[in-house]
Amino acid sequence: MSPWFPVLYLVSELVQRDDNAYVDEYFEEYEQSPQPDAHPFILVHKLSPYAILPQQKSAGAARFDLAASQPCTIEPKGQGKVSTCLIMEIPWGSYGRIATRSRAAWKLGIDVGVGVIDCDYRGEIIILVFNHSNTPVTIRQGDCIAQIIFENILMPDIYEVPDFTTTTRGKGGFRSTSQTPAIFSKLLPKEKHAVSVLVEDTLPQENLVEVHAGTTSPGVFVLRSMDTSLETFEEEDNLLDQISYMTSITHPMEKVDQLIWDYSDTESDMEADWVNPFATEETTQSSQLIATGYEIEYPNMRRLVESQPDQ
Ligand SMILES: O=c1ccn([C@H]2C[C@H](O)[C@@H](COP(=O)(O)OP(=O)(O)OP(=O)(O)O)O2)c(=O)[nH]1
Repeated sequence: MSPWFPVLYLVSELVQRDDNAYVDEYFEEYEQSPQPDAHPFILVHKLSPYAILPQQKSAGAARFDLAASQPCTIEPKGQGKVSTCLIMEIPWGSYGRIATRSRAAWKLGIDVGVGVIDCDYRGEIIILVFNHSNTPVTIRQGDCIAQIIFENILMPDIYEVPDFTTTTRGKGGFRSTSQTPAIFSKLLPKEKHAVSVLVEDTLPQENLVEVHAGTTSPGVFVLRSMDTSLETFEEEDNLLDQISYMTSITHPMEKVDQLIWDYSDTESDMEADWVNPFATEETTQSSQLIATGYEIEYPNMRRLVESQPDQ
């Protein structure tokens, strides 16, 4: 046997134990339940013996019938909440949509409203019923007055964008040419951008920023200075801290000898918090562009850039 065998075995054990440490309660429960990859399932809990499990009346039916667990009457042109006494645990990434049954709509003149059952909802499922007829509608216990359809959904990240990609169908009627920098119209929502920070002790010359931007790789933004954004991004403090940190590790202090961050004439505590790791009091250089090695997703980048004056 190889003399390394016991060592390898030990490492393997440690990794395994480490993995287990990260399994939280939810996943333990999840793994104990029926196979997640197998046929989908809905866990249903009855709050009353009068509750009736959702029933699929034929193998190909999209719907499962939902029954009232208690009798009730809906007044003409009125609305009512019909109790099902059911709680459902719907799989993550899907939801239940309660819909009207055509028979109930046609025969009784009732309609079901709202009907979105979230997968994280653990309350009783209620059927909101509207009576469009001119006579009272009596619902008996056990009447299947609605249906529920389980549907997969997207759970996307939402990004606000100033413009969209063009399509053959679209007419471009929603394009905005407001003060938005032209670069934004070319960005994809998830695109990330390298950040360069222009550190300076005075306001830059108008063309200085453009010159610097032009010499950096495409997509690199130049923040005119960090101090202006600090005022408007209170909630983004940690983002700016991260940029500051990334700047410090991208450019160790000894390699940069001519740089100033002069916040001596400002009153803001927040600005004073931002410590430029390269500042030297002896130097007379007024500004320097630093590639931070930090990437920002489009929405944050947009907000940061738009917070700069004279963009
Ligand atoms: O016809 C319905 C509609 C909703 N619900 C339950 C399930 C759903 O997950 C929850 C919340 O519904 P919704 O999001 O439509 O209500 P809301 O008024 O937006 O309240 P909330 O802020 O709690 O989401 O209420 C029903 O039982 N029946």
